[in-house]
Amino acid sequence: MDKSNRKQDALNYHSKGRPGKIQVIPTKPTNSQRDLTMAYSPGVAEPCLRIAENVDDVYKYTAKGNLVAVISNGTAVLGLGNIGPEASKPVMEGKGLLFKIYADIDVFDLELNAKSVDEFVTIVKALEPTFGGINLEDISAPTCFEIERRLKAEMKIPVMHDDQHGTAIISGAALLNACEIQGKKLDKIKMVINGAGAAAVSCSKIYLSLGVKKENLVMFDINGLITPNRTDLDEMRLQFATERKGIDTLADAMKDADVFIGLSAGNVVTPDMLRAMAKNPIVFAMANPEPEIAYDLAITSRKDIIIATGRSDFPNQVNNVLGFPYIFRGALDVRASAINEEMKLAAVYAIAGIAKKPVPEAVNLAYNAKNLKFGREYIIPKPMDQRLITEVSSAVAKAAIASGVARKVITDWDAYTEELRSKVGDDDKLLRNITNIAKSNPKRVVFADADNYKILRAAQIVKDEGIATPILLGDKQKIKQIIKETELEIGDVEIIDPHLGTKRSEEYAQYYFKKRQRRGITLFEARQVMTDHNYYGACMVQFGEADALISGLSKNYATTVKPALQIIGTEKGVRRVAGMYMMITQKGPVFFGDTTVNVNPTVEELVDITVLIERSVKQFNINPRVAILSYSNFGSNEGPIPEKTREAVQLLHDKYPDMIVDGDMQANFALNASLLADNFPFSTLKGRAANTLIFPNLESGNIAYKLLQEIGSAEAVGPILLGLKKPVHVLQLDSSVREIVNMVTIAVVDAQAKADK
Ligand SMILES: NC(=O)C1=CN([C@@H]2O[C@H](COP(=O)(O)OP(=O)(O)OC[C@H]3O[C@@H](n4cnc5c(N)ncnc54)[C@H](OP(=O)(O)O)[C@@H]3O)[C@@H](O)[C@H]2O)C=CC1
Ligand SMILES: CC(=O)C(=O)O
Ligand SMILES: [Mg+2]
Repeated sequence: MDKSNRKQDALNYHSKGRPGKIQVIPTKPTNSQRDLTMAYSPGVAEPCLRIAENVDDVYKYTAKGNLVAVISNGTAVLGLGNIGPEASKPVMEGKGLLFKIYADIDVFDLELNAKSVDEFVTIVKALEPTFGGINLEDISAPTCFEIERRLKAEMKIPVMHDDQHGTAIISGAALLNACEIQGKKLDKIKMVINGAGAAAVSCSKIYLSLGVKKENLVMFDINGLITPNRTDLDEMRLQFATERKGIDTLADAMKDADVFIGLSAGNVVTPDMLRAMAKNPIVFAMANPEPEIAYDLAITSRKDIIIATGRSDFPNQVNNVLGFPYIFRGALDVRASAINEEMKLAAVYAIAGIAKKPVPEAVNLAYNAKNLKFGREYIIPKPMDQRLITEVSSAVAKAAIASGVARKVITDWDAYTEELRSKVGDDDKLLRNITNIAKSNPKRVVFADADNYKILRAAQIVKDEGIATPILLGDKQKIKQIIKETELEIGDVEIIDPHLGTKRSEEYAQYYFKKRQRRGITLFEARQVMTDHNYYGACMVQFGEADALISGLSKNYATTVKPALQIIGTEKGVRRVAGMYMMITQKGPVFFGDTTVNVNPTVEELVDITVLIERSVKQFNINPRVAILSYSNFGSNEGPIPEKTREAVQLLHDKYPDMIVDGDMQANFALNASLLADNFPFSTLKGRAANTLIFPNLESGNIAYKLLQEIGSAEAVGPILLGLKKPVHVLQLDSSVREIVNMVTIAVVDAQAKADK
């Protein structure tokens, strides 16, 4: 993708809708006057008094125990320098987002107008009652050292400067593994460190703890070698001062060195320097966004190298996101008073250990990799590896207990592991997983209405991301004009204009004529019909020229579905198609059907719809738990709708005994497991909430999903058209680019499933 589009995308991402990336969501009911009496005055006085009597009860009655402050003064923001506290806020919000999605930790980001140590320390210390932990971020050296030292000494909650210790922990783990692969011993390796700032000093300290000898380590800053005679350096850096004969420059130091650690600036290392290193060298070029030497350049410089960078677009990403969510998770869960050396080393070994174990298929899928295996290109785990939370947080918590800083003890580690796993349940990652499934086997997707900016933008995104190969239907000139005017970089892509006729038009027309000649269609009309994009696109899919069709942005639903039904037809045994929405809610995904096609289904049609939807949910690797909805619960009301749904459930139980399905049922019982279990313990949903809701008719389904989308803040992915022999998916009028990308992704997964049949 071109840079200007990427930049604009990033700006849009932050500004669209509610500006920024985070919000505060109440965790208790707030619906009634009674709720509010408890949430605030007078009810709130009770927990206040309990905490006043016993201050530790603050963990029992408030969010403190799961709340981390991400605090910066904006003096060293990523590699962007001293850009000020306001400009650091997107990074701090981003960090909050990562804490949440990777470890379910809540974050308040605090950007302080405080440059001096005293001012900064005074403010942060005063925040202790609010937070369970303090993550210092992007504070320049050497101030960061003194700030952290004082806060650690003066506060009773864990304080960690992530740029120092997060980087140290991750690169320490990577170093252990890289040495193992390269056959090097830590106490023998000669190491060159470029950079002498927050990250470099802290990394060097952890390397010494791991066995590296101080006498084998040389460090440089922007002014050259750190030597004892330098008068411009503080104590933190001077502890790494060396005097070595024959070493003045970085190039001198690199000769015969085993390991290079870059925490300085981009492109300061040359291929010649790498070639001068010892056999099987290890190079961690961690400066952001440009590493000390580009990944590609490094691997072409010599074959025996292990190279890691801070970037996500190359193998071996050394990134502190592998650490901070899980380190704080473990520390909070045992109410640790600090994050000490024992806990950091436990994290190092846990992270290093994960990389040596077989890689779960979900991780291969997430990175579009076939077979990730411990070796030169996989020395540390990938950020999306869910084993990080279970293994790193447990290791940190155990180390906190063993080293005496825990104020709460965990005894049942299996239960704790299960609890950790539940914090990153698969559900909220559904869209990401579906995208990964799509990327594992991209398909050719034809877009019926391509002379439209949103379609073209979506086509570019799915192409860039490796989800699909787009084929565009429309006026070539117009499409090219839009691409030019909007500076899209869509590259080589097939554009077909059905109006002009193509070498397939006649064949498609003949096919259509054959199918419809006894339904009043003449050959002349069939030829006319083939200038319509939806008909032409459906024929492309039918004839295998494309794997899926995306249509419908500008036409109504029925007009768009008709060509697909006439040309492609329904799957064997399927009498009617149906429409489903995947609703991404704060409680996880819930599938809704039928929301788009069948106005008033009969009992048999309701059964068909349920079967189609249940099968489709399985395609997304989710076990469907289906509720057939009504305004009645298990016979509590009479009337055509409860009776219809009851009959459908009976038929489903008889014909599909393995299907988890129940009803008739009201929506709140379907979605609330304890409500259902307390009142209807016999339900075949067996104590779990439904994740698939079948509506008795189109109006209830359609109204429900639109309400949820509008006032329930759920993201609606769909409508996913079910029951066709080949994949055709219809966009809602005026879909957004994101919605189109989601539909294409679903279409690709659908095409994969249909190809496997
Ligand atoms: N991959 C990761 O996970 C992380 C990467 N980093 C990266 O590490 C780098 C340093 O970050 P941080 O320690 O927080 O920042 P600091 O500002 O604290 O330190 C930067 C250090 O690099 C030195 N330096 C700058 N340019 C050069 C150069 N050309 N040659 C040698 N030394 C140089 C500076 O020297 P002087 O003191 O003389 O100015 C200083 O010692 C950044 O690029 C950052 O993006 C940081 C944290 C995590
Ligand atoms: C990764 C990180 O924390 C930094 O570059 O500052
Ligand atoms: Mg940082």
